[in-house]
Amino acid sequence: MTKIRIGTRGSALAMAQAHEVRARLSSVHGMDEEAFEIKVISVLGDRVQDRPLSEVGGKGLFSKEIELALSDGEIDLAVHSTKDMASVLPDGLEITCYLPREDVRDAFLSPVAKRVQDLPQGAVVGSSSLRRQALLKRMRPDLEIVMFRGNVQTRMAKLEAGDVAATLLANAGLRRLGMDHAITSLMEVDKFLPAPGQGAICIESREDDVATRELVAAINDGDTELALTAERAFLRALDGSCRTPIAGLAQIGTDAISFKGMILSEDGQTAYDAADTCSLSVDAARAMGEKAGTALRQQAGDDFFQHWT
Ligand SMILES: NCc1[nH]cc(CCC(=O)O)c1CC(=O)O
Repeated sequence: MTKIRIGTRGSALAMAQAHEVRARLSSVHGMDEEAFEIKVISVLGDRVQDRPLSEVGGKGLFSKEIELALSDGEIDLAVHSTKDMASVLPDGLEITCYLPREDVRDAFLSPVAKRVQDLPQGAVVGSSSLRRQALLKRMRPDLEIVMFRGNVQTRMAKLEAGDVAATLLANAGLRRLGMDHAITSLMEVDKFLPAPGQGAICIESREDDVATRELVAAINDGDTELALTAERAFLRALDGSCRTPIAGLAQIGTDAISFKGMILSEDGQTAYDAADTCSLSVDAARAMGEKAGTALRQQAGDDFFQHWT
């Protein structure tokens, strides 16, 4: 029997995510895990370690090579952190499944302070995320932010060596790696809005591959799909500005989706935000996200975006 080929990056987090997808698929369909083959694909975002990704530029630094393999039929499905995906997918590919979302919050890790507020004046914080950098500066303009890349293990070693006083990482990734014991505290979303897509694993497949679409639809989580539809529509409406810090989160209630989106200047001193609610439908979620993104684009004006490119 030919195996179903799952494409993924080779990082520890990506591998954990691919294994989770395989476990869920084999369990829901009563298939042997042997029916799936996990293929590791090298991506540019993993090869470049010495620069912030916003400087490497381009879209899909963590997904391009995987998407090429998918389009070429070398793999049948791709597993991604939705946060790392471009807002517009290559022709012929689509997100066909979202796994139930993990916790969306950012985690604060520091050997010297319990929370961001408790860091000493002028403390050095490591982060290469424009969003985290801007939100930190907004809370604490005195902090010095330095570039901080590499896998979670490398970052923890730098933290222990005292290179920086603190760093921030997605709680979801740390939990998936079984490293949440290293977390000092969690950043509440009202003060520190997560990145669109944070905490959600998705599966991408070919539009015309009906068999794979049906296979993965069985493990789709409807609430995560609603939230991510809103967040990705928001991102798409703001597109063309990968050097603008963007945050956005949709939350599913009993009879409505609530959304909050934000764009910031790199120093965090200027920010525009939008909030809205809509009914529990994919179309309403998409329309709401798009409207919020367009509104922020108008509020901020073109100069705000051009300034950073
Ligand atoms: N850009 C790296 C990346 N992409 C997804 C996650 C975490 C897992 C997730 O959000 O699903 C991370 C690491 C981090 O931000 O700490």
